[in-house]
Amino acid sequence: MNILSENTAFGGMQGVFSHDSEACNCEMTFAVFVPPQATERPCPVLWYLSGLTCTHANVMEKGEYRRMAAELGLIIVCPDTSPRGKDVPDSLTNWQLGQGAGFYVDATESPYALNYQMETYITKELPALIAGSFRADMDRQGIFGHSMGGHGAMTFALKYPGRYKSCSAFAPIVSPTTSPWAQGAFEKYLGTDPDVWRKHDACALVAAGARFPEFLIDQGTADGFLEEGLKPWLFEAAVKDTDIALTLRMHERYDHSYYFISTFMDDHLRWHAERV
Ligand SMILES: N[C@@H](CCC(=O)N[C@@H](CSC=O)C(=O)NCC(=O)O)C(=O)O
Repeated sequence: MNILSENTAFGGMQGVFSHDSEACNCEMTFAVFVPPQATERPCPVLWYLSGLTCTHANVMEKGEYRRMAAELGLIIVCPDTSPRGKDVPDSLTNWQLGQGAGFYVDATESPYALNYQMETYITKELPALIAGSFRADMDRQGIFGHSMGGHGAMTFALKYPGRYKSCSAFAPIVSPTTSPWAQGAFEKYLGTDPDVWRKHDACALVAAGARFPEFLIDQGTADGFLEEGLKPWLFEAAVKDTDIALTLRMHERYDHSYYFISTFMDDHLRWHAERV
């Protein structure tokens, strides 16, 4: 693991690191905030999965999580959203496919399968690296994310029972199989079998019996992507009549940006701290 930067913040450390990823067959970059409590004891780990077009840096620079994470003693891990590099397949015309748009799935289709193994990367390879490199309590993990990253967080919570103790999302893509935002990438990464797609769709996973105790979702009503790509009411319908608890908060005037995310970041960190 290479240290790209380390800066003291709120008594802890905000770092950016890179490593050769076996899963993604390329060098991957990620950010980690380590709170001051880690000098005394292992700390819970909160995974933040970013949205389309993001790297590790968007939330690190605009998410405003450090003050509260330091207060609550949370390690915050912010991975990249896809494999990167000149040899990694990309799309020059579609921002919802290729680099910056990994959708947190393991691609099976050529030419993407060689590098686009984001599910394995986030759920296996990177946790092992974090466990070995930081004072992390891996028995106390939570996961959250934004938009495409909200989809990643919710599907991982549902697919890996017992792994995460808490899950929340900002403006998540709750039904990628029916969202024009995700369909193009799903076809390129996963092929055309709808049964395969449904394994990466929070609504479809719940319909198939997957369970997670409770979700927090924040959504802005002025989000330009609300009707087209997000539709949180589909998840509300999916969990109705199940034992899954959903707190869905609609916020007047908020859009899809990091101004929205940073406004509610403290709430999400407290939500996780109470559950991990
Ligand atoms: N390029 C797009 C807008 C892309 C965008 O809004 N990306 C969001 C995530 S969208 C869902 O996954 C984001 O987080 N952007 C980074 C940021 O720092 O705001 C367009 O032109 O419409």
